[in-house]
Amino acid sequence: MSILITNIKQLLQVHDSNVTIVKGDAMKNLPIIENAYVYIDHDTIIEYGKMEDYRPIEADTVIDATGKIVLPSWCDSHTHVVYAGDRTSEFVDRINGLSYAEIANKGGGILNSAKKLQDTSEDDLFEQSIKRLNELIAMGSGAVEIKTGYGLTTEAELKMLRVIKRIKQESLAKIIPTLLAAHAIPEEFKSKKQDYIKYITEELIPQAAKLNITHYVDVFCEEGYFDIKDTEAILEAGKKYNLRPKIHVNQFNILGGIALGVKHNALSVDHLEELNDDDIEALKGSDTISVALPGCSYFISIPYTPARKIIDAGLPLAIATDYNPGTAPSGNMNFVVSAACVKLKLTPEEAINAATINGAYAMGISNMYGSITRGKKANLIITKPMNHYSEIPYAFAHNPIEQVIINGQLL
Ligand SMILES: N=CN[C@@H](CCC(=O)O)C(=O)O
Ligand SMILES: [Zn+2]
Repeated sequence: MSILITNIKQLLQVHDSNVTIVKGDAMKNLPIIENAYVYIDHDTIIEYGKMEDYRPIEADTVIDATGKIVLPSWCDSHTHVVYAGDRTSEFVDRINGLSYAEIANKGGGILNSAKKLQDTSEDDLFEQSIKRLNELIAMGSGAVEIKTGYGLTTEAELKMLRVIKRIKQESLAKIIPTLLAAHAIPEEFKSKKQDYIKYITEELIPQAAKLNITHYVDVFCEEGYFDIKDTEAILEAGKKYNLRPKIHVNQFNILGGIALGVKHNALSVDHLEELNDDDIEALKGSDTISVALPGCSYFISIPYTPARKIIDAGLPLAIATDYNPGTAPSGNMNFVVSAACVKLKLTPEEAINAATINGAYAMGISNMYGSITRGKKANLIITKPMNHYSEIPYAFAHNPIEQVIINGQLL
């Protein structure tokens, strides 16, 4: 099955050589070809160029993209798409004045989602989750990280991993599973947290690793959840099974989790709504990428990640949805790209870099995803007609997408 797209108004994120990350000032540069074509065969990008250089190519499907933009699919590197039910009542509680911490303290929050997930059958969980994922794909996401973390027991975490594995097998999208081994402390362990850490490190992680589904381990390093010492113990347990950290840090408080993540060669440190100069220094010279989640800041009214500080320090940044029932019940990367411009003060070029090539880097897949490069996977967005790609973030909450191609298939 081959697809030829011709007369593309602007073909974005075109790299002849295989770039895998863009950092600092380089994020301002979004390479484009005006009036372009792209040819894909099966699941691979084969050729592209200017229409003036185009020589007829036989293809099974030809799409005339006159007036439209084509770009790599969004790479959403931080989601919790697998969950049960919803938390609408907490949303209403928050409108009525309760904070995230107050809701969690009265049994809401992650514990609420864990209870729901434990009471949901594996098949039901799969059905609820794949439906959400398909909505994300229709909104332009072609590679999606999915975390566990709403299990809190080994049994429920393994159930989540099996559901993610099934999604990975059935979906055309690229799925990157992450074991969120330490997300919250269950009620029965409240006064004996060390016993729970022991349970995570000696039982949950070894059993989860045995399934061989994930290469990443995550911890919610935060006051009232897992402190630096706990986080380090969990990262070290993960390391024994070759699980690389991708961690939740600095969402509400600065505990030193960023330096800890860098010390353990984390692939990404995510959230960073709170950030100080020491955190920035710790990130310099590392292979760790920062991931901002503006949908979470929007939804629970917390500060936005100071993304300018990160990029202006020469560092790379990715943006992701954090799609979850508590702090970001939306998996719409188009909104995230817009919020990155409006609230994080990224230029459209920086935001598109953050949502494509850098998002792919934050999942460890940027050698095959996140740019229009010969040999990379054919995951593409074709927009509705527009004058310039800046209309994607400009027309916020509109759907800019007309068609998506995932793994070489037109959906
Ligand atoms: N902060 C930790 N985890 C999720 C929210 C979890 C929840 O409230 O269900 C997040 O990334 O925001
Ligand atoms: Zn999260």
